Amino acid sequence: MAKELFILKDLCKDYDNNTILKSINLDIYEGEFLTLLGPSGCGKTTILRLLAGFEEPSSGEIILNGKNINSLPPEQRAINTVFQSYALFPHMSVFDNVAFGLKMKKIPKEQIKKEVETALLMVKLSKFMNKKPHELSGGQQQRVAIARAVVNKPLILLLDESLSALDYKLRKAMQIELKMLQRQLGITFLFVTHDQEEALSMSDRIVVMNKGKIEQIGTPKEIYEEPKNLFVAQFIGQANCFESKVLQESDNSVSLAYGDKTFSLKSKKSFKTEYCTILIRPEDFRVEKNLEDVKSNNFFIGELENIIYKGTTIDLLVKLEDGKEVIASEFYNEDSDALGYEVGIKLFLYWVEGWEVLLPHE
Ligand SMILES: Nc1ncnc2c1ncn2[C@@H]1O[C@H](COP(=O)(O)OP(=O)(O)OP(=O)(O)O)[C@@H](O)[C@H]1O
Repeated sequence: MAKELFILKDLCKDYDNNTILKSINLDIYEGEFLTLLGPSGCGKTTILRLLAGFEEPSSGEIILNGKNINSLPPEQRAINTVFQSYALFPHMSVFDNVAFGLKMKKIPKEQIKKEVETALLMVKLSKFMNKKPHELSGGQQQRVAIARAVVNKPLILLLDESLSALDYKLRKAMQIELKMLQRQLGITFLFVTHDQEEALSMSDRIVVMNKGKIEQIGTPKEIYEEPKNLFVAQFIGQANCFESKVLQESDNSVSLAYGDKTFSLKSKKSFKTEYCTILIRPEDFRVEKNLEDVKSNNFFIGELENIIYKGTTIDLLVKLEDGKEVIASEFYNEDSDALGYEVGIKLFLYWVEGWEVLLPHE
């Protein structure tokens, strides 16, 4: 069982009467890659600043290894931050950038040399130790920033949008590298991003935030496959949403009306509400041209409006009989080519029962 390193308890932060964080409750485990994900302005950076000690909470507690550290100064927290701009010293070599913190601590020269060399070896930059930051690529500069942080042996590394300045290809490569580095170092990483794909591919757990509150905490799979509410469902990936009326429910099934259609679905949720959203991811729709090929009673009929080619997949934009537009996504291969999708044709969309997510309205 993972041990908590930090516990954030009812953490609140106000700036000039504006509530920025509302009662944040979050455990951060030792050695995990945890990501704060949410739209711009939802309070992600504020959480990092509180953890690092640059700000004090308005109320609530930050507990580190069992002790309240609300007022502990930043330099006593064993927390390091890697900022988006990396904040490297431009006039110093890679070696001196990494050595800086250790020199400030007056550690003996020989030990500094050993530790910096180990850190640079880890981030595969040994060959570059005498270069200046401007002679390095964005990805290499990021690795210097990480080496500079890990050489201090922090309990946690805070990474604020640290990949967003890189181009797409380098960002993808750095995502894998950063994740591998985290595994190898065994240090807890708290990563901030508003890029859902980045969060899904890198994290052990994701904290989805909105307007200063936590909407859901879970593994990438849980967040994607079992979103707790519409905000999470729509923020992470695409989602087709059908507002339905709850007709009847029993212990393990529910019958829902969407327009003139009635869907009977298995569900262990208890519906105390009148309405419920049926959520179907684009890739969970099966698309057929003929009714006899539809393998479920739960289906929609629509007209193909647009085909968007995406390389490995194609998105089919379908207008349903009631005018609602939905997206079904299919792998692009010779078979789908052979199906001969053409704008204007009639399509049947069904889904495998159980793949839908039911979100009762609160
Ligand atoms: N020092 C401050 N004084 C007043 N308001 C602030 C201060 N710092 C942040 N805020 C406000 O707090 C809110 C949350 O900011 P924060 O930087 O934590 O968001 P974020 O989720 O990290 O956003 P982004 O993804 O854009 O960086 C914003 O509305 C911001 O304007």
